[in-house]
Amino acid sequence: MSLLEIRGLRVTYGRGPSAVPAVRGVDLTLAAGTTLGIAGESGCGKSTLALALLRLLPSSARLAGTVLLDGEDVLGMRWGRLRTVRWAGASIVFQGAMHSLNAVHRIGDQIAEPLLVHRRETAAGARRRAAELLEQVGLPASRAGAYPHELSGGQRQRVMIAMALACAPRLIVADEPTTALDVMIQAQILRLIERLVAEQGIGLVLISHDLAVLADTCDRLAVMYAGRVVEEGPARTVYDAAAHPYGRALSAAFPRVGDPASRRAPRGLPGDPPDPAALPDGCTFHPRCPVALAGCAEEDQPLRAAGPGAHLAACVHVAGAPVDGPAGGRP
Ligand SMILES: Nc1ncnc2c1ncn2[C@@H]1O[C@H](COP(=O)(O)OP(=O)(O)OP(=O)(O)O)[C@@H](O)[C@H]1O
Repeated sequence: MSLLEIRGLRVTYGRGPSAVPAVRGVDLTLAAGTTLGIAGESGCGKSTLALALLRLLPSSARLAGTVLLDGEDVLGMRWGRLRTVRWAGASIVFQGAMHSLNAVHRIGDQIAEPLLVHRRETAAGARRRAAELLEQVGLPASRAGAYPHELSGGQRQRVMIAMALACAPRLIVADEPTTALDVMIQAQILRLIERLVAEQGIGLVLISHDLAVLADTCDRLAVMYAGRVVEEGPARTVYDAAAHPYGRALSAAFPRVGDPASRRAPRGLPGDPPDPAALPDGCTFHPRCPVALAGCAEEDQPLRAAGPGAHLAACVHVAGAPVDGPAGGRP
């Protein structure tokens, strides 16, 4: 059984003609101890997908489909169970830790709190565990007495990771966890997340607009466009040899290590992603697609087999057989 199975997930904000279909039928699978990256331009639905996994969306959002965490349906779960699952089963790390941490509480107390509430640890036990967690994320235990404003951005993001780890979750969802940080600290935090995932067998869903970061960090990579996954496969394959024209354009937009030409001229993608409230007919990428055919304006494509390692892409130029359901279940 997979750690996480997302099937036919749809999220729509609002109702009526102005409804925004932010996620439009996403199927993804994640095995324990592996990492899945989710990439795509701003507004393609990455954060909505992340929040939907733990049912953290605002009340204007309507959800359909299935999210199974260790076989348990998160979308149908009762509130009491959901509260426990949010800490002990899965936890989320957002960008901008300053906004997520409570400014008036010491960080040691903030890390200890879920242990008191969800694990019913004693005060002394929770303090001890908070100190251990700080050391695991590379901060001295003596920093437990500090307030968030006394830490740097990178240190605060480490505290967020310590909090996410506190109840030993099986899954961590990290939404742009390093975006607000400088490049050196970004690399340190990503290596820290990678190490913890490997050591503790945690499943990681890592969301970023930066395909290069995801290709470096993740086992598999899904590329979203206008609320759908248009390409999915082994991370390096999707980055180096994307099969979908949008995947190729996204990948070309990032400079490559060891390729000075790409550093000088990373290519942008002309045009903007479509307004989700007024999506074009057919393939939603066709108005920007350099290889669109006449039929692309009429017919959308399912994900098709694009290569080994369950590499899939939803494009008319991909000759493989259409697949339904998540790629992870396939040989
Ligand atoms: N609370 C909301 N109410 C209405 N529409 C929303 C809401 N939150 C997001 N949206 C819309 O849903 C779509 C997907 O947004 P989402 O934030 O999931 O994209 P994203 O890929 O994470 O973007 P970014 O990289 O900028 O964070 C966008 O069109 C956005 O405007």
